[in-house]
Amino acid sequence: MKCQQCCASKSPLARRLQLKKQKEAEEAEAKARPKQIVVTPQSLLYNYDDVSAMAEYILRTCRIRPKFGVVCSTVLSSMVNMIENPVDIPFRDIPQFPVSPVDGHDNKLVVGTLMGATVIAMQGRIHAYEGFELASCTVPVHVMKLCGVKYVFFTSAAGAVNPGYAVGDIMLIKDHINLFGMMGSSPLIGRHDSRFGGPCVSMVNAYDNYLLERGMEIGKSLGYQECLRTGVFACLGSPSYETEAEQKILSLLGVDAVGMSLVHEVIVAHHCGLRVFSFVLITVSGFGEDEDPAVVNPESFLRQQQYACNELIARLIYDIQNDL
Ligand SMILES: O=P(O)(O)O[C@@H]1C[C@H](O)[C@@H](CO)O1
Ligand code: HPA
Repeated sequence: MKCQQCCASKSPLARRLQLKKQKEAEEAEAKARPKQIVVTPQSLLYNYDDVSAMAEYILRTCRIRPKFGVVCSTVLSSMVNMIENPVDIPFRDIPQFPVSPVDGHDNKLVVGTLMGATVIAMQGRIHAYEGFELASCTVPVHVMKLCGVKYVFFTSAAGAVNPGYAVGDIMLIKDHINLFGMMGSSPLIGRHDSRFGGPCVSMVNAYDNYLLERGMEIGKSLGYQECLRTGVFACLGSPSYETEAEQKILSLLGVDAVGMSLVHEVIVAHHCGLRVFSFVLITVSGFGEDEDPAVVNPESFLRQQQYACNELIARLIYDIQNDL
């Protein structure tokens, strides 16, 4: 009020100059204010249209509508050799699809049929420890969804935390501890697209109970009962393997085996309504032993167990496909 009175008494030129000064002061203040850096949330890194474009490219290339998706661990990539009439689609050919920079990772999809069912398998996956965002690690799951997949099987190599486990054991996953999520990191963070799922997701039955039971029955019927386990899995973020002290903590938390992938993929798959079956092959049992986890051993025994894993996948797909 006071100001209005004093300004009213000034000439129009004085008022204009005062307004100019005020504007300059406001601009200077805005410039000096620290910028708020808005990071793109995970959920927006690949929008629905991006994922649709990837799925369309795959469907156009292979001319098959896959019902089953399989994510092959690096140590279980031989699984794709079971696929009949395979069409190979390198990740780099799919628009915006992430490509692993790690030597020895296969970086391709193989689409075809297995036991009479249509399948899409990832030979090699994208890991967070390679420097990727979790949304990049999991976008293949959304792509599978838009390709028409209903069931997805996740596999991984793992280190044993449970002292009762041995190298070569196959652990069917009944639950996980989401260490990334507990630290506030998830591919679902950010605005959700309801075509993939809601804002939050219940993890009840994420590891589909029916598939878990069928997997166990099939494993036993194939004669693998001695090496079959069901347990709790956790994914570590870093490429460094767990130390002995970390193994002890993980054991106290109730973890049976650890790897460097899978958990976030399962979350995204369950969120978008896919039925999930997951298992890991124990490649190292280092509990308290002087063992180097980076060395996968012993080779020939693991090859036998890789065959067992492939058989398990093939039989479960056959049973679901034929409603057995
Ligand atoms: O595809 P996965 O996750 O099984 O790949 C392997 C196992 C570890 O996660 C990582 C290091 O060996 O690669
Ligand atoms: N620890 C963590 N991740 C792994 C291991 C391990 O021993 N083996 C394969 N992935």
